[in-house]
Amino acid sequence: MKIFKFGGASVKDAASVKNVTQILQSEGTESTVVVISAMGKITNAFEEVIDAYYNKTDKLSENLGIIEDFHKNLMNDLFDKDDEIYKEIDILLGELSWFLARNTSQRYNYVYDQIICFGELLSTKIVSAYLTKIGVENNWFDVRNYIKTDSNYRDAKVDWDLTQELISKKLDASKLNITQGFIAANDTENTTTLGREGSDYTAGIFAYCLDAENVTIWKDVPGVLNADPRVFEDTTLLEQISYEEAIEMAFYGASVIHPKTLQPLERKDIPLLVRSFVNPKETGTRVSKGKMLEPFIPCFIVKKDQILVSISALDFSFMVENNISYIFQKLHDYQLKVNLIQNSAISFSVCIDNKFNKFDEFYNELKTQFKIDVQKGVDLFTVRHFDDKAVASIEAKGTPLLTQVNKETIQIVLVTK
Ligand SMILES: Nc1ncnc2c1ncn2[C@@H]1O[C@H](COP(=O)(O)OP(=O)(O)O)[C@@H](O)[C@H]1O
Ligand SMILES: N[C@@H](CC(=O)OP(=O)(O)O)C(=O)O
Repeated sequence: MKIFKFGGASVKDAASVKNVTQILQSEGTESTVVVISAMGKITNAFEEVIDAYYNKTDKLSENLGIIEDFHKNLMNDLFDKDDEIYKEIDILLGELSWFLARNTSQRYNYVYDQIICFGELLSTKIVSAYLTKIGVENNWFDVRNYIKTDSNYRDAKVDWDLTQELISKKLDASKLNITQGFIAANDTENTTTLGREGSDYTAGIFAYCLDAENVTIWKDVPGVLNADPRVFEDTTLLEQISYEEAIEMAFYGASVIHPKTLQPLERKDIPLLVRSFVNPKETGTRVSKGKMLEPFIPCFIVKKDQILVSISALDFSFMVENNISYIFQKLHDYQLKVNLIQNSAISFSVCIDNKFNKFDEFYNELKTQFKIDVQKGVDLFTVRHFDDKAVASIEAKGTPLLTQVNKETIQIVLVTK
C-alpha cells in the first residue's frame, strides 16, 4: 500500500495530467491512494473569487470565468466533447454557484473553505476521468467523507480517531484511489481545510491510517535540495534526511515539505520519498530513520518579506517574563508567526511573518505600552550545518540586521541589496 501526492505544478496543464497518468501506469495502479491538489495556481485564483465575493466587488463573474475557462481548455486537450466529464464539471461549478447565491454567512474563514475546496474537487475529477478514458480503472472518492476535523476553518485540526475509523472501515485500499488533498469536513459536513499547501499533510494522514509502505511526493525538482533553486544558483540533491532533520528544516521554512506531514510518518516509521515527476526514474530524496543528512552539507532556507520588530519598555525596565508573555499572547491573538526571537536586558526582537495581514492592528495595540521599532521587507536566512563559507555567502547578499547562532543553525535577518 503506497501513497502518492501530486501537487499543483504536476497537474498544471493537459500534458502534465498525461505525465501523471504515465507515472501511475509505470509505478503500478494497485493498492495506491493518490492525493491531488488543485491544478497549477488555481487555489490562488479561487482566493481571488473569495475576495470578490466577500468584498462584493464587480470582479466575481470575471474571476469565476477564468477558473472555468482554465479547466475547460485543459479538458479540451484530454477529452472528446461528448465525454461525461463535461457534465460532471458543470455539476461542480453549479454547486459552487449555488453556494455563492445562497450563502448568508459573513464568517470569512467558513466562506473561504466552502469555496476553495472546488479547486481540488475539479482537479481530481479530471484526472480520474482521464485515467478511466485511457483504460486505467480507478476509484474517485470525496476525501471529506474520510478526513474529519474540528471547525477551525482554514487551519482545521484532524480528529484522528474518527478519521482512522472511517478510513479503516470504508476505504478499499487494494484499488487505485484518487482523492483530494488539503480539504476535509467537520461533524456538520461543512468543508474545512488543513492550511495552505496542506495536501502533503493529507498524504501523511492516509499513510498513517493505512500503515502505508511509503509516501511519494512528486515535485518539479529532483528531490529536496540543500537550498531553494529559485533563490540559489548552485544546489545539491539531498539523498537521505532523517525525520528529525526534515522536521527542523520544515520548521525553519523549507517549503518543499509541509511541516505537519512529517509527524504522522515519523510516528509509524513510514519513509517519505520526494521524487521528480519530470524524471520519474530518478530516486530523489528519502526522509526516513537513518543518517541525519546525506551528503552532509550546509542547507539554506529563506523566508522572504518578514517584519523585524524590536520592542522595549517605555520606562526602560527589563524585558522579562511578564511583558514577554504579554507580547507573545498578542502575537498569538493576531496570528503573527514568529520565526526568530532574541532578547537583551531592555529589548526584545522578533522576526515575524505577517501572513494574515494583522501586523498593523498588533502594532497599534502595543505602541501605547512599548517603544517599537519596525523594519518591514527583510529576509530571514537560516543555514543548518553552517560553515564560514556558507555564512559569508549569505552576508554578501545584503546588510545583516540581526544574527543568532546555535550549534547546528545560524539565522541572519538581512536587508537584501
Ligand atoms: N530545498 C528545496 N528543495 C527543492 N525545492 C525547493 C526547496 N525549497 C523550495 N523549493 C521549491 O519548491 C518547489 C516545489 O514545491 P511546490 O511548488 O509547493 O510544489 P507543489 O505545489 O507542486 O507541491 C520547487 O519548484 C522549488 O522551487
Ligand atoms: N491547493 C492547495 C493545497 C496544496 O497543498 O497545494 P500544492 O500541493 O500545489 O502546494 C494550496 O495551493 O494551498
